[in-house]
Parts: sequence; structure tokens; C-alpha cells
Amino acid sequence: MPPILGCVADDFTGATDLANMLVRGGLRTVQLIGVPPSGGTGPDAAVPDVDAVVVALKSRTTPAADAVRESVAALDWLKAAGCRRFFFKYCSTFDSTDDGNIGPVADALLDRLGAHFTIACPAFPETGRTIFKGHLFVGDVLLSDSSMRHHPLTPMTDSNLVAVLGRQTPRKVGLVQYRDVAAGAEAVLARIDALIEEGCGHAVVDAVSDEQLHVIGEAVADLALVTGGSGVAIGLPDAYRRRGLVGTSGEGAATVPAIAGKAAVLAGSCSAATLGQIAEWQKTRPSYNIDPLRLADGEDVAAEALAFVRERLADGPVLVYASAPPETVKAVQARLGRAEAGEIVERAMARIAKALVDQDGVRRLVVAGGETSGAVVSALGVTGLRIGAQIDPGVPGTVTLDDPAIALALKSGNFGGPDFFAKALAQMP
Ligand SMILES: Nc1ncnc2c1ncn2[C@@H]1O[C@H](COP(=O)(O)OP(=O)(O)O)[C@@H](O)[C@H]1O
Ligand SMILES: O=C(O)[C@@H](O)C(=O)COP(=O)(O)O
Repeated sequence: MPPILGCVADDFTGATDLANMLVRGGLRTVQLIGVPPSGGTGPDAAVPDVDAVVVALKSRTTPAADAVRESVAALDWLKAAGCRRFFFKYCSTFDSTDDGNIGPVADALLDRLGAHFTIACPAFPETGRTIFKGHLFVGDVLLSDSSMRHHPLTPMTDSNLVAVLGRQTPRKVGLVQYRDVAAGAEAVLARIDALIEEGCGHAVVDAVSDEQLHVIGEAVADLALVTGGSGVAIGLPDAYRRRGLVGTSGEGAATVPAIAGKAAVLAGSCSAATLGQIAEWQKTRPSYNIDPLRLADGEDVAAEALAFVRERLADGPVLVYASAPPETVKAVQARLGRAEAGEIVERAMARIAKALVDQDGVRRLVVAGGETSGAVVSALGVTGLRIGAQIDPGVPGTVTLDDPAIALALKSGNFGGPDFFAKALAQMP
């Protein structure tokens, strides 16, 4: 049976987060890095024997037109691979700007599928993301009061998702309220029908618990396209099973080979969680700080970082980080520009990762940050990932499909406990 679910994820850590959720639900899942090249990848050729495929793009912060083009190409490939349901994964903190890319990509996918309605549900209660009356909370505070208001690339200053999405799409955006979700799948479906009647093309859906996400999963399992964070995927595997759409039992879905080799940690995320994890690591282990301003001045900071790591690698893993608190990031961006600051750091991280793998026998890497992971994984030429057991909510251990196989833990900026780096290195395959 071809895969039931084809997913397009707007960044690489988000993709592993979704893949982790699907594997937890017993769907055998692979993550592909980018759209596989056309030719030789038709349904009979290179489509992996799995229940779900997640195509990871780096399209969260690219110009909307580029994000749309790549996402539609991914959808076309997934359709050709035989998928019959589709999922657009974005961040549980709805990372986007008024230009996109969530609205434009969701609209383009709907159009391509000939569908007219989808839901938007970034809720992920296990990591503190809940939605009530269309407002997104991060932990105990509104999104706009959380550290996401300082995000280097997509600062989130409005918690009202109906309004945020409304600025990104010409389609009407409605709301499936908490009371409907609490009343069960039938009530959600009735509300969706009413919203479609009213001319809505999207509906934000309230959810504050996994139980409610299971209800939503049942209610939306017949939609061609679901959009959201990984949380709303929690109910889909069972809902598809109930419809006879998945042929496998789900046993062994998280099986990956063990990988031996040296280890390193790279962090480009400036999130509060990552800053805490760096501080925890620095209590006992070595780290090297990348200064974006020195990079911009043309200094060979990557070479310095590599020399620092190489001196210590035999004794254990070293952390290389560019991460900095909001005031520092602001000052860097004021000088270099937001995008240029991000790119210059990402290029350095990518170069360091590639050198460590090619020249130093590093085969186990923890990477913190979605964009950072995208840059690193692209530089390593990774084509795909097998998904292993969960390390912390939203972050599985993974092993690349390529030769040499590399164990990777790609951590979304905001995820993971304070000891995540050491924990990941201990638990990765
Ligand atoms: N000191 C810094 N100053 C400015 N930008 C930085 C700095 N350190 C990292 N960055 C950039 O910030 C962005 C962080 O995004 P990302 O890696 O997706 O992390 P997160 O997962 O927390 O969103 C990247 O583009 C990274 O290159
Ligand atoms: O949904 C989430 O929160 C994550 O899967 C995710 O996409 C986070 O993105 P980054 O913080 O940019 O890694």
C-alpha cells in the first residue's frame, strides 16, 4: 500500500517533530530533505515503503513565492507517490509574517488539491502550546507575551491567530471554538460545515489537550489537507486506521540503526530554551562562541571554531554556538540586517558541520534551531532521515539514509529540557 499521508514541512526541525508524532502513532515514517529530484522517483521507483512521508523544506522565512513553488512541488511529488491525505506542518508558535508564508502556502496547496477548506491548528499541549478562542498561548502566557516576540526572523506580536492568518490570505478565516471541540468530533464537523457555508476557506481550531486533538483528528481525517503543528497529527494515525487507510500494525515504527563516532553540538537558535541549554552545558563542558560581527568583518571564525573543537574532540563533544540574548541579536541585526545576520551565522555553522563530518569522523550531531538545522543538513547533503525514539517532546533521534549514516538530533529552538544536549547525546541511536 502506498503511504497514506504526505506532509510538507516548512523547516527541518519542524519536519522531525511531525515525523516523531506520526511514528509515536505507529505510522512508519521517513523524512525526505527537500523534494526528491524528478525522474526515477515515480510511485514505482524511489517511494519508500512507509505509511507517511514528510518532505522537509526550508521555506518558513523565504519569499512567499519561493515557499509556494517549493511546497507545491513537494505536494506534486507526494501525490505521485500515492499519498491520499496531506499535511502542511508549520511551527507550533505560528512563526510567520504578514507576507506569509503560512497563508500563501496553505492556499496554494488547497488550490492544487482542488480543495476549498482546511484547518489551522498549531496547538501542541505537551510543549505548552494551546489555543483558546483563537488565541495561541505558550505556556502560561499569550504568544505575544512569550519570548517569541523577540524571534530573530519571525517575531510574533499578535496572539489572535484568526487575525494573523487573516492578514496572510484572501480567503475568509473562521474559528472552531473550544465548546465545539469539547462536544466531540460530530460537533466539530457541524461547525466546519457551517463555516464552509459562511464562505470560510480556513478555520483556526481551539485545543488545549491531547484528548481534544484526538477529537479534531477524527473530525478532519477526511479533509484532503490539514495544516498545523505536530500536535494535531496525534489523532490522525488512529483516525486513518479506523478508515482502513493504514495497512500496518505500527509495531517497530521507530526502529533505527545504532551509529558510532565522535559527537558535537551546534546551536544557532536564540530561543530562551536554547539559551538555557547552552548555559547548562557550559557548567561542565567546553563551548565556542561564534560572533556574527566578526564573521561580517571577514574574520575566519569558522576556522577558529574548528581548531577549538579539534583540540578537544578526543575528550568528548564540544558545543559551537552563535546563540545570543535578544539585546545582542538586536544589535547584530541593526548592523547587518536581519536576514544577512541569520545567513552569515548559518553559513558558518554549515561549514563547521561539514568539516567535522568530512575530516574529523564526527557521526553524531545535535543541532539546535530550525533554520540552523536546515543549513547544516543541507551542507551535509543529507537526502533523508529515519526516525527513532523520542528524546524530548517534539525531538526524536534520527539517522540519515545516506552513506556514511549520521545520527542527528534536530532540535526546534523552543523544545527540550535544560539538559537536552547531554540527554540527546546519551539517547541518540
Ligand atoms: N548572535 C546572533 N545574532 C543574529 N542572528 C543570529 C545569532 N545567532 C543565530 N542567529 C540566527 O538566528 C536564526 C535562528 O533561527 P533558528 O535556527 O530557526 O532557531 P529557532 O529554532 O530558535 O527559531 C538563524 O538564522 C541564526 O543564524
Ligand atoms: O512546531 C514546532 O514548534 C516545531 O516543530 C517547530 O517548527 C519549531 O521551529 P524552530 O523553533 O524554528 O526550530
